[in-house]
Amino acid sequence: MQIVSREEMQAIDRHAIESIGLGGHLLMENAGRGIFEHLRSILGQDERIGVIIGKGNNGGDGFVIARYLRDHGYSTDVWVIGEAAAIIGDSAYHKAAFERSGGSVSYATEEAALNDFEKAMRQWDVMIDALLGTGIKGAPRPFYLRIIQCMNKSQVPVYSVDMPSGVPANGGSVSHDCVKALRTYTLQCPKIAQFTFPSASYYGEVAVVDIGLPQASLKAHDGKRRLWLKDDFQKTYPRRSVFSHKGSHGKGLIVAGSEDMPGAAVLATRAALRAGIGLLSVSAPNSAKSIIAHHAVEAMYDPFDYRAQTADALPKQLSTYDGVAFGPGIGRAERVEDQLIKLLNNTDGVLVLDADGLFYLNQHLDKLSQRSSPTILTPHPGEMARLVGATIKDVENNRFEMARTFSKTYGVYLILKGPNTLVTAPDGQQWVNSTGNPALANGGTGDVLTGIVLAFALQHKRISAALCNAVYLHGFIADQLSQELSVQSGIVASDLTVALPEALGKLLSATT
Ligand SMILES: NC(=O)C1=CN([C@@H]2O[C@H](COP(=O)(O)OP(=O)(O)OC[C@H]3O[C@@H](n4cnc5c(N)ncnc54)[C@H](O)[C@@H]3O)[C@@H](O)[C@H]2O)[C@@H](O)CC1
Ligand SMILES: Nc1ncnc2c1ncn2[C@@H]1O[C@H](COP(=O)(O)OP(=O)(O)O)[C@@H](O)[C@H]1O
Ligand SMILES: [K+]
Repeated sequence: MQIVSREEMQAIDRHAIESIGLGGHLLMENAGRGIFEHLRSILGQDERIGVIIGKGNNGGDGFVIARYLRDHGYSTDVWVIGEAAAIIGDSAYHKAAFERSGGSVSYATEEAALNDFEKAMRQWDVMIDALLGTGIKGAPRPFYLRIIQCMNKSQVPVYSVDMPSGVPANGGSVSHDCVKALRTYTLQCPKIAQFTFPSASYYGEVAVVDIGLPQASLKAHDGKRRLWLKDDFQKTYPRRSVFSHKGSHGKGLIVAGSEDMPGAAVLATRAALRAGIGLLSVSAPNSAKSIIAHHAVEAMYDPFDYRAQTADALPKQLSTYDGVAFGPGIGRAERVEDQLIKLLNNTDGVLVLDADGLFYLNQHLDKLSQRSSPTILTPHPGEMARLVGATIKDVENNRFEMARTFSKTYGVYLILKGPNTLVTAPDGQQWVNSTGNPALANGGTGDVLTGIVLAFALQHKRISAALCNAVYLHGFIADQLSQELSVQSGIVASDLTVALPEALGKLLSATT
């Protein structure tokens, strides 16, 4: 499913209208009708519904919804925020249809009308927010802002049309009030704002409503961002041949753990094994080795002298591995920088850099572009901020652009973690993950992801599919566990490794 910017959405609409020849009012009818079909399955017949309409096309969708609600016997109270004369074009077409069907409209044009508006609001059980959609420019104007504040204060559940009003479609920083929706009905394509912070926090639950925009229009303005879904996982997850052997599923090395953090190595190791890697070796200091060996008896050990202060502190035969993951729990001793340089210069296979393995990377970014085999970075927003010399807030506000620029500049695969983890390929193509929940917000879950990433990268045909599937499965395990246990806390990273095979089985057998 395509994720769009404001400009792309507008261009897609224009293409459908001008190049394909679909009327704008037809698309508006589809939008309103589609949202009504969702609403009728959740609204009680005795509920009083307020429909708040702005002067653009988002408001036009509101008129269509109001017409269907009235026709189906719902008590509906329609308020336009602005003058009647401001309703033009397709919206005026549907306003007329609503009125000719027997509906009536109230107008709130200025501060003086606020009292009447608020009085009306007190009668409502539910609100439909059709005030502003993708067309918003800057912060809502003062009177719209007052309306938004009234809506939020009222505590009445709000269902937003396309976007919670006030939220800019491209996300970014939001310093004004926006409608806090209980649910948002996104029209056809999710907008970037649904996946950046703080804009995402206004959406509530999200349902996507198909309004019949043609594939040709969507393709003509493809920003190369997609939501990765269960169906994508099922289509791309590699099935094993009956003739396969351990050598067919990748030979990997995990360089992880330290005296103080042996657990990180255990988690990454167990995750890689559970994620199906064919052969796995671990390099860790002797002090951590016995702990790792105790928890992951299947792994082998590739020893090296961890006390060495130079790049020699790595196994000699790096080229014998198809892939190396470097970083979980290794600490930040000077030696780690030497190891990083050696890995960047000398590994021929896949290289996964995570956690402390990313710490010195901002000094060696030039070496990334020189690598001929895939490099995969898995930063959380704090690590990303360090890599690009920005603040965490900048990263949160601008995830898509920042990740794309970085991946293209340095030729790397980037997994920018967090809710809705974002995977970016070196050509700039992006995928947003659709699984996971705050049960993952504990130390160690990132180490598990690193293990899965390494294992999947060595087993999938395409690296991008491997990474999307790794983050999808990682989030899916957490979703399964929190559903089974009805909690989002107390699930720890090692639980994920135990639950991995069952979750994978469910994922592959479930119909989409
Ligand atoms: N053909 C189309 O373009 C379709 C558009 N649709 C709907 O139309 C929406 C986009 O419509 P529009 O482009 O008309 O935009 P909106 O309806 O989102 O808002 C634009 C209107 O709000 C005003 N406005 C802009 N910034 C403002 C601000 N900061 N404060 C107060 N008012 C402001 C503008 O003057 C304009 O009148 C979508 O979100 C979707 O709901 C759907 O009906 C499907 C078809
Ligand atoms: N609120 C959340 N919702 C969904 N996933 C989350 C959330 N918080 C964290 N995660 C996921 O949990 C993992 C945490 O990784 P990381 O921050 O590297 O932790 P650690 O280094 O302690 O293992 C990432 O995969 C991230 O996407
Ligand atoms: K809206």
